[in-house]
Amino acid sequence: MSQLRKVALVGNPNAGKSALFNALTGARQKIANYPGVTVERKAGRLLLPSGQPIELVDLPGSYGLDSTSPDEEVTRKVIMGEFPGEQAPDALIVVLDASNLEQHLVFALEVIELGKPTVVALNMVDLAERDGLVIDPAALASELGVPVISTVAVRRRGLSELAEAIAQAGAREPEKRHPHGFLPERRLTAHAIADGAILSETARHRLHAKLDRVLLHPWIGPLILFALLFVVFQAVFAGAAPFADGLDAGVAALGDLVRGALPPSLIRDLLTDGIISGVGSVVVFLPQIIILFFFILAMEASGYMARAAFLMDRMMASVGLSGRSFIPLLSSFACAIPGIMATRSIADPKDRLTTILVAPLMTCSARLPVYAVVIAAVIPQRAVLGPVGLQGLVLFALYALGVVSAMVVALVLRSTVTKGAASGFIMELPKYQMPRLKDLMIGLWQRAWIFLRRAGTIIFMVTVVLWLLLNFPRAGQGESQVDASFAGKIANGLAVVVEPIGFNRDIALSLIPAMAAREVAVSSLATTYAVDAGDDDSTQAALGEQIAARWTLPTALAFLAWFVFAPQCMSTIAVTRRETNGWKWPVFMLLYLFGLAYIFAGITYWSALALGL
Ligand SMILES: Nc1nc2c(ncn2[C@@H]2O[C@H](COP(=O)(O)OP(=O)(O)OP(=O)(O)O)[C@@H](O)[C@H]2O)c(=O)[nH]1
Ligand SMILES: [Mg+2]
Repeated sequence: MSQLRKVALVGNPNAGKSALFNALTGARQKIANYPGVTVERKAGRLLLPSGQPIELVDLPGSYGLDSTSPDEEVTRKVIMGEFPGEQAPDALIVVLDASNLEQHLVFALEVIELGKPTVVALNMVDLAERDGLVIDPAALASELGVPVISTVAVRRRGLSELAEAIAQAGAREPEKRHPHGFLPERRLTAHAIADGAILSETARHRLHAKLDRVLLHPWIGPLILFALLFVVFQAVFAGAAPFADGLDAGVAALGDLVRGALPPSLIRDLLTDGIISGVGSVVVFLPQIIILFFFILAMEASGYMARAAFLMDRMMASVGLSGRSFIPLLSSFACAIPGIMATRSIADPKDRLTTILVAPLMTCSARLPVYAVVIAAVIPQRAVLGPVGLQGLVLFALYALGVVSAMVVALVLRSTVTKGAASGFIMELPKYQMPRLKDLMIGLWQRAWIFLRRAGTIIFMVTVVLWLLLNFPRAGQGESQVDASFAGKIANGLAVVVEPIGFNRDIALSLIPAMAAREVAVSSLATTYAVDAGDDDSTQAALGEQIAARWTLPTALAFLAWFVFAPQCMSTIAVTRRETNGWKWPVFMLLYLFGLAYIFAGITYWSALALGL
């Protein structure tokens, strides 16, 4: 088999490598406006102008070939041909941020010194122009001894020229003009080259500097961050309500339609009580998910996220972590899995391990349906202060509880099992950019798709299995179907364990399937209540109404507290095993999180009872 020619994209973090990779190959790799987004190698295929295909590899950003963190290690190994099972790339594309030329040239020089066929993509020339920088690519090319192509990855500018240059890079003999140097020399050279290539520069950084003075202000900054997050959670409830109600009505109508169209049978029950009630109860949270991600993606693209990391650095340092951990923890708001993967950009192994262990405490989007359904059922929808709603406030409090717990646990871990000094934090602050609507839409679409795919696969399957377990063996006359079923028997056994923390049998029943994914707790409850109600129309009510009628407030609050901590996600455990190379830490994670969940649910339940709620 003939191997494809291989070309790798290298450069400093946040230079736009993944954006170029996506533009050249049509892939949809995650890009975001902060350093350390890509942590793995990713390959795709690019057709050269001649029609010949090559393999293009996107790599994690790096500051030098003396790698310090696991993600930089990947870059070094791939470039040097030491990556297991992979031959060295035939050519390299060094991606430079034109608006940050001098700094990015330092690593570029080190890569060019390797003497491989190399092309430089002078990316983000639009940002450079915006800042009043005019750069001469020809001067840069003659200084570096390799072709330099100006590009704007996100507007697909310069792509065909770049492809042409890649096609020719392999044909030329590499020019070994640059002797091997050391870092200080490279810095001097980078300075001189940048000076020579920058034709004119006007000070238009002022607006951004002003913005940073406010947003990074020691106390105004955190206040703004806090206010912003507050708005996000209010919006999740208030903004989603009309859409969620519409979806709710749609699911109910679909159930009625099927119930009316089919004669009474087990198949009809499976469709209505199992699939439509179960999967439908999760799908209705799509609007909330979209609103949450709209804010997260806009904050990522604008460059604000990196500022938030900067702001949090001091707080993180006080618990023995660094601002470096902030981005992985923040990604965990979406899902702990990419969050844990993102820890690869943390150089210090103990810092990294601590971050992995606390990542599941950040409230992932799978918890949103669980929180939202219970809050909507038991917390009254009223304003507390002006437009501030109580429901949004409780949601915010649950997220805050997750963050505070993560900090406390990190502090405890850092002085016990992962003892060590906190490492320093250096992160470049990316340029502010206006988020582009199209990118936001694509990002939201991807998120919505992930959510719906989960509903259609894992949640669907677990729901069907649960429905079967709930319906067999069949109940006798006058006996409750749930009590008679296999699932009911298992739940009754488990109920003994969770009774002290205020959980009822239905909750016990939802906890085991929810190990597959947290949202399953919602679909399981919906299916259980639908089976329990049988064909009696008077008890066929939406899940929220069922919870409001059947649960006491202390039980509902204990359930919420449980979900702040409980490690109910198999995939997180699996990815922790992979990232820590063994079972020791995932088992530790499971035990400490279940322990905390049990204790906090219990405290919540008994305090609520004592308060007479
Ligand atoms: N204006 C402008 N923005 C760009 C350009 N190329 C990339 N970006 C933006 O710059 C940010 C960083 O892009 P990425 O492709 O994630 O950068 P990367 O080099 O892959 O970063 P790491 O994976 O962290 O190493 C994103 O917000 C992109 O939308 C460009 O040419 N012009
Ligand atoms: Mg990238």
